[in-house]
Amino acid sequence: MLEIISGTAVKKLDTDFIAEKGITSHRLMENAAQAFCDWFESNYHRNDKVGIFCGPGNNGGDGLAIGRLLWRKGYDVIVFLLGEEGKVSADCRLNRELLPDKLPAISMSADDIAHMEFDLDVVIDAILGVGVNRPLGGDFLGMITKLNALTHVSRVAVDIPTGVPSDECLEGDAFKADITVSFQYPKFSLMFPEHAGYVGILHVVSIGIGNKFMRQFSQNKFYLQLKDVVSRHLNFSRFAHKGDFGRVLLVGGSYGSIGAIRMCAEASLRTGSGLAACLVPTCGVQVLQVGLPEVQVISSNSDRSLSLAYPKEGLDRYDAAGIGPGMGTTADAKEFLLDFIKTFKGPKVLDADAINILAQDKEMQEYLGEEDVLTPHVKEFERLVGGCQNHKQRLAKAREYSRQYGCVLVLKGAHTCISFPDGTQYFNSSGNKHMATGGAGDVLTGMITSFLGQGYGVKNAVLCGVYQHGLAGEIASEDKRRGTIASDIIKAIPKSYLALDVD
Ligand SMILES: NC(=O)C1=CN([C@@H]2O[C@H](COP(=O)(O)OP(=O)(O)OC[C@H]3O[C@@H](n4cnc5c(N)ncnc54)[C@H](O)[C@@H]3O)[C@@H](O)[C@H]2O)[C@@H](O)CC1
Ligand SMILES: [K+]
Repeated sequence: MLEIISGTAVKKLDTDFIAEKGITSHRLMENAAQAFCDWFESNYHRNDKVGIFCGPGNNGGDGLAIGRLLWRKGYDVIVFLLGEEGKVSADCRLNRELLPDKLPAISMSADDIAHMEFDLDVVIDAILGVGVNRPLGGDFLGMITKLNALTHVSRVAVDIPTGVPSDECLEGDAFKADITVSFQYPKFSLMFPEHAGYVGILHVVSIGIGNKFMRQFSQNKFYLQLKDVVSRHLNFSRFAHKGDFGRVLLVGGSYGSIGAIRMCAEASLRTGSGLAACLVPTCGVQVLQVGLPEVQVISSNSDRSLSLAYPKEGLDRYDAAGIGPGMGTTADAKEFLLDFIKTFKGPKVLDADAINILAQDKEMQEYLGEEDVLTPHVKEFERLVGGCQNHKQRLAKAREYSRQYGCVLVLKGAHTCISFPDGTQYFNSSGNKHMATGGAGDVLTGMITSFLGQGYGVKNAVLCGVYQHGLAGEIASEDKRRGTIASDIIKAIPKSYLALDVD
C-alpha cells in the first residue's frame, strides 16, 4: 500500500534511495521526467504548443528534463526560466546545461513576466514543488497570477501546483492546475478539499522508489488503490450457499424517507449478501415488499418512525447490520437506536441519522466497539466533534475519534478518509464528483454492511466497500456524467466486480 509521507521527507528519501541503488540524483530526476512524459504522451498531441515554466529548484529541474524529453519526441516546446541564477539547485543547473541549443528557452525578467503574451495550448507548471516554504510573492506570484488568467489552455502541475504546501493548507495564491501529476505518492495536502481548485484531477506516477524506502518515513497514512483491494476480497467455494454470503439487516426509514433504506438494502444485495432484511416502520413495509421483492421486511410495530416496539427476538440471526439511512431523529428513533445498539451484538455500520443521534446524545458513543463503523460526511462529522478550521484539523480529529471510541471512522468526500483505532488512515483514490448525489451514502452503508455480513474482517470490509463504491460510481457516470443518480451506482456494483476481476 502506497505510503503518504511528508513533503519534508522527500529530500532524505531521495538521498537514501540513490545511495542504495548507486545512481545519481540526476538519474532519479530523469526517471521522474520520463514518468511524466509517458503520461503526457498518452494525453496530448504533438502539435500542441507546450510552455514549460521552470523554477530554480528540483521541481524546475524536472520541468527542464521534461522539456528536453518532449522536444526529442517532436513536441512543440518552449521553456521559460524563473528564479535568480545564483540560487539554482545543482540538478536544475545540470538540466539547464543539457537543454538542446535549438530548444527555445527564455529567461524571464520581472519585466517579461509583466508584459509577455503567451500563445500556448498547454502550460506545464514546474516552478516550485514540495520545497515551497512560504506564501508566494514577487515574481513567482506575478507569474502564477498571469498563468491562472490564461484562457483556452490546459494547465498541468508537476508534482504539486506551485504555491500549495505539501502538508499544510494554502495561504495566499497558487497555480490552478487542471491536472496534477504527482511523483511516487500523492502529497498529503492534495487530499484536502480546500485545494480542489488548485489540484484539478490527480494522477500519481511511480518513479521507481520502492515501499521499503517509503516505510521509514511512514506517518501511518496510505493511499488506497485498486491493486490494494483485489487481494482483500474473500473467495467463496463452488458449494457456497446463501448463508455463506451473509445475512444482513438494514435498519432505518421513516415516513417520506423509505427510499434511503431501500437503496441501502439493494446495494447490500448487489454487493453479494445472501439475504437482506429491512427493519422499518410500518409505513415502509408495503413500499419495500413491492419495490424490492428480494428483501424480507420486518415491521417495527410503529407507524411513521422506528420505536422501542420493534421485535427484538431473532436479531442474532443477522451477521451484520447497517443503521440510520432515512431513520429520522425523533424521540422514538433516539430511544430505538439506544436500545438497538445495546441489543445487537454483531458488527454494524452507523450512518446518517444514526450519527446525528449520536451527536446529540454523546453517551451513546460509549457503546461503540472495534467492529463498528461510522460513515459521516463532513457536516455529520462536525456535529459529532465540533467545527473544524480546515480539513487538516478535521483529519486529525477523525484519527483521534477512532482512537478514543475504538471504532472505524469513514469521513466521506473526495478522497474519503478511513481512520482505524490503531491510528492508521487510508485515503481513497476511486470515485468522482458525479457521485455527489442524494442516496450515494446509503449505497456505501449497504456495501460495507454486506462485506461485514459476508465474513470480511472490519478492515477489509471497509477498505473494499469504500474503494468499490467509488469504482461503481466511476463506472455508473461514464455515460451519465452529472446525470448519475444513486440507483445508477447500485446498478454498477456488479460491473465493479468485473473491473476488479473478483467473482
Ligand atoms: N525524491 C523525490 O521525490 C524527487 C523529487 N523531485 C522534485 O523535486 C521537487 C523538490 O525540489 P526542491 O526541494 O529543490 O524544491 P522546489 O523545487 O520546490 O524549490 C525549492 C526552492 O524554492 C525556494 N522557495 C521556497 N518557497 C518559495 C517561495 N514561496 N517563493 C520563492 N521561492 C521559494 C526555496 O528557497 C528553494 O530555493 C519535488 O517537488 C519534485 O518535483 C524529482 O526531481 C524526483 C525526485
Ligand atoms: K509545480
